[in-house]
Amino acid sequence: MERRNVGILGATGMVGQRFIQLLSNHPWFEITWLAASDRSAGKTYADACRWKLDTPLPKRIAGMTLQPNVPEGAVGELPKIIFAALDADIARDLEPKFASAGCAVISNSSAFRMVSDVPLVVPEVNADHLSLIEKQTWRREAQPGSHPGGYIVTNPNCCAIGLVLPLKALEEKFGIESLFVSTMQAVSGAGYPGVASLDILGNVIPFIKNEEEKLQEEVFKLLGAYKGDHIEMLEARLTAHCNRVAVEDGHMECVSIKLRKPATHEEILAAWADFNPLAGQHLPSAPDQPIEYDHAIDRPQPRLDRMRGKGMASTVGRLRPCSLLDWKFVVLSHNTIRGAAGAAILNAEVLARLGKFESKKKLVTA
Ligand SMILES: NC(=O)C1=CN([C@@H]2O[C@H](COP(=O)(O)OP(=O)(O)OC[C@H]3O[C@@H](n4cnc5c(N)ncnc54)[C@H](OP(=O)(O)O)[C@@H]3O)[C@@H](O)[C@H]2O)C=CC1
Ligand SMILES: N[C@@H](CC(=O)OP(=O)(O)O)C(=O)O
Repeated sequence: MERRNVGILGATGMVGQRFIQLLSNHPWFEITWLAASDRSAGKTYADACRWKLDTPLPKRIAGMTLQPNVPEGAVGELPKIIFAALDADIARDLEPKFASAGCAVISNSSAFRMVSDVPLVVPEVNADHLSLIEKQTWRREAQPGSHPGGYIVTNPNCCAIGLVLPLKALEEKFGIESLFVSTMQAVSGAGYPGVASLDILGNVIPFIKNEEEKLQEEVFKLLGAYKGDHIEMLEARLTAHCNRVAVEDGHMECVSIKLRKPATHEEILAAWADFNPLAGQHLPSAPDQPIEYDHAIDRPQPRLDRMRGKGMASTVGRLRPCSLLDWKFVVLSHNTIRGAAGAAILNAEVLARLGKFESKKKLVTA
């Protein structure tokens, strides 16, 4: 695969740091551009960022200068691939500017996830939805005369990503009628500095702004059907309770599910074990096994299981009958790797494999 230059918008935040960590030795992508807020522009990355990860800040990145966060401010060549890790309100303003400037914006934020012509993608689940980028008329019409060819691709909310992997395997085999989900979400999900230590230590906070709404709608778009110019949402019901817990990384979700067709314990485990739609594609960030089932009675656990599949697997356990719906189980996934930066990088790898970084002219006339 040809090596491509990439940029990171929101490079100093929790997700931005994960991008740097995961992209530093990436075989296909090379970081050549970094930006964050105006407060950081002009500083070296080392000066602007409070590095919070447990691997050293790469030397080359430490010395890079943060650029202005608009395409026209680029010193040197603006990369055609921009990974974006911005708060939704800021993303709503900045991401279209980069798409209009001809960049493929691979976004983490919720700003455009539910827009009808913007793909919301987990490659194992709905890579076919990526065809929506050909239909992103809003970006072509927004700024006539701007450099053509850019687009926005999004990955879902961190809880939706971990959950939708085991759900997709069940939807394919048995159909899903309704779901009850209760989350225990790590503090890194709130960015840095995030939740005050006095609020979270020894405590659980039963509220995360907009989280239940996002989980309830994104899952149905992810499991929906591509219809040429829009996604037909999956018809099912989901109710979510979202909670912040005193865990550093790793979101856990307790799930009860009603299926459309009866399924045995063995059939469900087989559906998860057989689920591997990206097998054979040799994508650098794809886990060997996207759903890892753990048979131990007390797993998964965030500290022990979040790094399975280099942080890209969804670990499932405790499958047992539910006295209210049909079955219940527990899901765990790493919120800043599979739930954010790793998810976006996997989306970019699929786009590279599909040739979607080459076909700028075709995109505009399609
Ligand atoms: N943390 C997680 O687990 C997940 C996060 N996300 C999403 O990813 C996005 C980033 O989250 P996270 O990294 O946690 O957030 P952080 O608060 O840790 O980081 C925010 C980043 O945005 C930059 N920024 C702030 N204001 C501006 C501005 N006006 N213009 C340009 N850049 C700006 C900051 O730069 P500076 O340092 O200069 O202030 C920083 O780089 C959010 O949309 C979040 O919802 C998605 C899934 C999971
Ligand atoms: N809100 C999530 C993280 C997040 O940023 O989600 P989203 O990408 O949907 O805004 C959490 O707190 O754990």
